[in-house]
Amino acid sequence: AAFPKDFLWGAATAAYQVEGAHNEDGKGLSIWDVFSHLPGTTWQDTNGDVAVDHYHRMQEDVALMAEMGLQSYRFSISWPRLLPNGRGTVNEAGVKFYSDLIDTLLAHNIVPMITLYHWDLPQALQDEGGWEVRSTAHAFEEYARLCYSRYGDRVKLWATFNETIVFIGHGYITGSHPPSVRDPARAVQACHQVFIAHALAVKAFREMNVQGEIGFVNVLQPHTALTNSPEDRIATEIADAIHTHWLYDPVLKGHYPETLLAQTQALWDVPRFEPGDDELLRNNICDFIGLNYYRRETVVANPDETKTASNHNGEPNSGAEFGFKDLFKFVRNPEGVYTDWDWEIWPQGLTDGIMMIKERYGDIPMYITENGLGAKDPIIDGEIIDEPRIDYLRMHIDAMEKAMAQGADVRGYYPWSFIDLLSWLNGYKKQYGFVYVDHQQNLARKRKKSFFWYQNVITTRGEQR
Ligand SMILES: C[C@@]1(C(=O)O)OC[C@H]2O[C@@H](O)[C@H](O)[C@@H](O)[C@H]2O1
Repeated sequence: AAFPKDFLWGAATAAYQVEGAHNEDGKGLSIWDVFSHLPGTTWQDTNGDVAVDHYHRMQEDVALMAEMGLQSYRFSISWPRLLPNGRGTVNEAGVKFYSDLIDTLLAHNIVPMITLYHWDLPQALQDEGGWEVRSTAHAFEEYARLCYSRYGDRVKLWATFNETIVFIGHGYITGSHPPSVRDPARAVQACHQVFIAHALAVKAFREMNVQGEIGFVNVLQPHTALTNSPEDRIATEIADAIHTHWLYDPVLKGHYPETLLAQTQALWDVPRFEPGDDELLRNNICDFIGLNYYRRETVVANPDETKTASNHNGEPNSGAEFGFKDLFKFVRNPEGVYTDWDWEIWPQGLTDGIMMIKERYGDIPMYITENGLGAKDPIIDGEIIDEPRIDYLRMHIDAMEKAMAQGADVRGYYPWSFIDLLSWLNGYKKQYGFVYVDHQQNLARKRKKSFFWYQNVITTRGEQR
């Protein structure tokens, strides 16, 4: 059946992964500009210096979005492009890039959805302590206020952070993302500062009376116990508490899950609250939640050492999860079908995940802000025949429709990604886009088979898929 008339058929990207121009027109360096140049941090030493050069090809790319019939485009703003030092002096050339992008989108009737933070913290703020210090949360509020003042007249959909579990989890637990710390206690405190930064930005949004909605984007990751044993079922509950409740409760309920909070404070004396933090969290609930769904994880008890996943061909698995010794770890599901990067293809998990969020948080408006297949796409006679991606997306549109039929208020769908782009640790080999980028032909764009398939899905409002 067709989706509601006002349902938004979109696609997503992120600044560091598409823009390039990493030090052009006054832009400051982000922690990823610095980290990706350290030897051995990324697959084949790839980095975002050029990425797919969206900064210089924005008009061409938006014309392709319009040709596809995109109704909405989710992108992130590079904080150091606007505030090279993280706060203070504004780089007007940077402000203009996004203003032109927004005007071009609106001229093509494409609704912009902005993500303020998609992992690219200004290096200047990292040098002061990054997410571990409160001053970064205050700098984030200043950055958010700048964006609201410059773009709030034209942009109605805003999200503060993308996938905190990933940039905090890999930044402070596995160490595979910057700042390469391996200390769960510091991770919990940094995560708390991010929640405070979010609350300050929501408060500012309301005070400045920005016309629109503001939300938060999290990984949506339902968990299945491998066996019915008490150990595996308890491990699965712990995985839900850490991966879901800890990340969602503060922004949808306005407080941490009590039991886990008591445990982390008893164990590590974190998160440490400052006076007023409770009220900040309680009084700044999201208007919507953004859900990034790729896979479910199958859980077992984890009495032995934690294993940081890398995929079967030994490549770093940038989305790979981490276990916690004595608590839980993720394993392959014997019945599972997996991608080349060992992510289970399990569309039912999208239906189950949406209903899990509705069950725990009530009737919160939702956007599927990411969903896609990371793969090495087949090229046949010069055409990119990415049938596996079409199958993956079709099954997940079906799964989303099932959840909507059960009463979930899903308002839009943003496949990751509009265009092949830099995958943080996996370079350019792991493709997600509707549009191919030819790295042997000066980054020339080429429409994949899925480009035309999705164009028809949008034209028929999901009727044909
Ligand atoms: C780790 C990985 C991947 O490369 O597969 O997961 C899926 C997708 O999630 C997004 O939030 C990241 O910005 C994007 O780069 C992708 O990152």
